[in-house]
Amino acid sequence: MSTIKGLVKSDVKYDGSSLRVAIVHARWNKAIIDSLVNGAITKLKERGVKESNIVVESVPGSFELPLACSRMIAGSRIQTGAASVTDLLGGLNFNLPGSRSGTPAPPGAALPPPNQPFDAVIAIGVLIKGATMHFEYICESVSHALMKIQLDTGVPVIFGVLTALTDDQALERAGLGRGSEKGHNHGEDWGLAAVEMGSHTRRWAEGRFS
Ligand SMILES: Nc1c(NC[C@H](O)[C@H](O)[C@H](O)CO)[nH]c(=O)[nH]c1=O
Ligand SMILES: CC(=O)[C@@H](O)COP(=O)(O)O
Repeated sequence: MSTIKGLVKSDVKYDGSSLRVAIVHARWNKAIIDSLVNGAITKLKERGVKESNIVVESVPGSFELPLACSRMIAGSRIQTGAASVTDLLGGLNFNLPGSRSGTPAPPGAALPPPNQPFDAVIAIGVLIKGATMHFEYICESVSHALMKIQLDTGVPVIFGVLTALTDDQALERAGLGRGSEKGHNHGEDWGLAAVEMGSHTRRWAEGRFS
């Protein structure tokens, strides 16, 4: 009997060419992480997201993912309104960038090109159950925190955290299964979800609905 489970892919091939996407990944269980990240990047590019608009950052473990997502979303917004350092500081000049030698930055010293806010963030981690309750506490806190960040900021945070009870469960969900069944790389699904949700939230923000 065929399974009723699984994601039904959208018929719409969402265009990612104008989107800016961040991938934040933990470094625990690196071989699995690397496969998931590569899967996500492959699909982002397949949907037209420019390589220059794909930002990848890493943190020690999954427990650090929520803070990283929160601060990167905030940081991606900070320069969109300021034309220069002094503008950012309301006209005050505290000898900022360009004055490492102590010379004041020229009035109106330009910031690096304004950031485009992230249209979506993919949070990737691999949690594998151990002998203690550490697994449960991290899974619970991280999942709730990532959901809160996306609802608070309005920026889609794609839940790319594997919560595996065994090594093989994690390997198969990265397309690295050790048996005959290699499994499916869920990172690909997360890349596609990031483009879809980034496209949706942009459109909805403009009051446009399908
Ligand atoms: N056991 C796993 C961890 N543990 C580390 C925590 O995520 C965190 O980095 C540490 O407690 C310091 O705050 N992280 C994973 O991503 N995967 C694991 O299986
Ligand atoms: C996900 C975890 O925190 C887990 O891998 C840690 O293993 P243990 O519970 O044996 O310390």
